[in-house]
Amino acid sequence: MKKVMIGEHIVKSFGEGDEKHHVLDGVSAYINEGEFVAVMGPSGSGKSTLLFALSGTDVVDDGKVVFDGRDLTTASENELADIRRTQMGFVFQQPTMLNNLNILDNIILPSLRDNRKNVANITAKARTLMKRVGIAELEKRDITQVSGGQLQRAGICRALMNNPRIIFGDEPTGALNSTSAQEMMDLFSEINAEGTAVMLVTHDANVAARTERIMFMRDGSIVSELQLPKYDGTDMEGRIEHVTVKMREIGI
Ligand SMILES: Nc1ncnc2c1ncn2[C@@H]1O[C@H](COP(=O)(O)OP(=O)(O)OP(=O)(O)O)[C@@H](O)[C@H]1O
Repeated sequence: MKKVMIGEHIVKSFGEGDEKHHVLDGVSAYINEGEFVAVMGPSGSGKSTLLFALSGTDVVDDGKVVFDGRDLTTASENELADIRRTQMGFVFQQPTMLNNLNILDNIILPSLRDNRKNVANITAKARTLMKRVGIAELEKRDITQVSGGQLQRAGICRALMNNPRIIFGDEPTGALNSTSAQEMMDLFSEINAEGTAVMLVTHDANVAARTERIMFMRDGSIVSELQLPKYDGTDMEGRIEHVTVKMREIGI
């Protein structure tokens, strides 16, 4: 199977001298084309740092990060920014949206940077996505006038605007109630079923159980993996049980 993302022996530390903290300790990880993966592990084990390293958001100290055949560790800042903006999508626990723009404008803003002349098409695409995720009627609302779940859906729309090869989510359901979280996971499953690879960092067994491969981290290393069949809407209880057994096994 073709790998869209490969990290080889990634080393990342923060701080200097006695204060130096090795967070990623030579981690190797990959994501197949169209794969749905999760990263779990105790707080501070390096999950988010791995996500930022693989997505070229953070510079690594050592190792290689190859996206679609391109080594991101040798790319210029501009190239990296281009790749992130045009081929990757990001969804965080708290969407980073601008207060002075309405929901629609927040969704289209990053795409306008690439193509200012195409406002009509970009807006039409955003509206199609908003309709799809059930927030079509909220386009004029301020970001403070919608619920957390609705704002996350807007974040998904923004992440999908450029038809990314891969979506990275850092605790994307972490601030949502269980119904909104489930709806969000339905969306990720749909997006993945259309061929987009998805990598989610999560503490939640219900979220991880939706994916097909879970990497478990501890102290800056991947210590174990769990493979699950692609989610087809059935046996959620069995999947969650597999995940929780594994979590217990490695002491999360
Ligand atoms: N920018 C930074 N500067 C200094 N230390 C950092 C920085 N980012 C992360 N760290 C440290 O690196 C370690 C790993 O952080 P990371 O956020 O990757 O862990 P995590 O597994 O995602 O944790 P959590 O589940 O709590 O979000 C932590 O000890 C954290 O304090």
